[in-house]
Amino acid sequence: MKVAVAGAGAFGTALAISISATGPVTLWLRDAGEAEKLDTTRENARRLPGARLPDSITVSSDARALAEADVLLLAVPMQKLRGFLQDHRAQLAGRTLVACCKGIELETGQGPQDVIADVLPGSPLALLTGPGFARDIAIGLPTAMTLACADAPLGEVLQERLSSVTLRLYRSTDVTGAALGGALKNVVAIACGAAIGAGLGESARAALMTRGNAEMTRLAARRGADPATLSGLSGFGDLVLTCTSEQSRNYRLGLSLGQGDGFDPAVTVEGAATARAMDSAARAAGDDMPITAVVAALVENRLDVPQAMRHLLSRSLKEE
Ligand SMILES: NC(=O)c1ccc[n+]([C@@H]2O[C@H](COP(=O)([O-])OP(=O)(O)OC[C@H]3O[C@@H](n4cnc5c(N)ncnc54)[C@H](O)[C@@H]3O)[C@@H](O)[C@H]2O)c1
Ligand SMILES: O=P(O)(O)OC[C@H](O)CO
Repeated sequence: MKVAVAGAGAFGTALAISISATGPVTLWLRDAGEAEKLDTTRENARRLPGARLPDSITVSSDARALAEADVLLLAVPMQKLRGFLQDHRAQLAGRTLVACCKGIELETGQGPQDVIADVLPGSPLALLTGPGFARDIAIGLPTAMTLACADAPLGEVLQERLSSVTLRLYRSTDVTGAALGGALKNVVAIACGAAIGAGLGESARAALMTRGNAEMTRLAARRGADPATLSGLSGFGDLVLTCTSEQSRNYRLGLSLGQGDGFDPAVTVEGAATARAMDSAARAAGDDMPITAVVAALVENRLDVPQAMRHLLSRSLKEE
């Protein structure tokens, strides 16, 4: 089975390194100059400095490399996924597509699995999600993530090929639940970072994580997911990691909001657009998503952190 990773950011590079331990893999990036540099130096100095690319990784910017793969891992940011699929529709047709991005498309409110189905209907697809920082995966620290695929036999094949001795993949057929867990944990991480950054304390963070988890589970169940998925790696697991580590870009954006500092707009922070997309969708559907609503307001500068927290605390008292 020929495997390629599309997108040589932090995660795509880390996945290629991990998968190359058990077989050859192609790492595809769109920029020919960057590809040549990566191939020569064998290091992604910009996105993943210090991690060496093993010889079993072929670096390419040739679109034919996409067409030659049986399985393609899509490691581009969520808001870029549709454009990537549209640009390479011909090469991607018939491939098994594994979305590795976490988020909701701002324009449509769709998750990665829906965007793939929209652009390339009928493509076999899966989702790779769950708690795992690119650097940890690249340097071979023990990591467990979720491979979600509605087609159970295909899920088993992908689980087997993409796992390694240090990256342990668990299988699920609940693609909706896995996608929503991965998308929404980033929103809660922004809220947690904001609380810590503003000096509101660890108790506030614990409250946000727990009520965030309730919000994620409620929404996912309403969309047909199994609530148990949200208690697994792709939900609770990733929520814990992202809400407690300064390695997380979503958490760091929250910290800077709480501290009143600026944040580099070039950094990939999926939770910002996802909060806005989910807030609109929740309002339209009449879903109650208070944490998502305040994060959307924070990233749009409609509220500051003290106002956001006052808003959450002044809601009517309820049963847990
Ligand atoms: N970094 C992590 O630890 C990590 C872990 C798990 C999941 N993810 C998810 O992986 C996705 C990508 O994150 P990342 O950390 O690799 O981001 P990144 O910012 O490091 O890299 C994104 C890469 O995508 C490329 N790209 C953007 N648009 C493209 C296009 N149209 N065609 C081809 N390439 C394009 C960029 O050039 C860049 O190299 C996100 O959804 C993120 O949530 C990241
Ligand atoms: O850096 P973040 O916030 O995008 O988080 C990376 C991964 O999603 C953690 O599982």
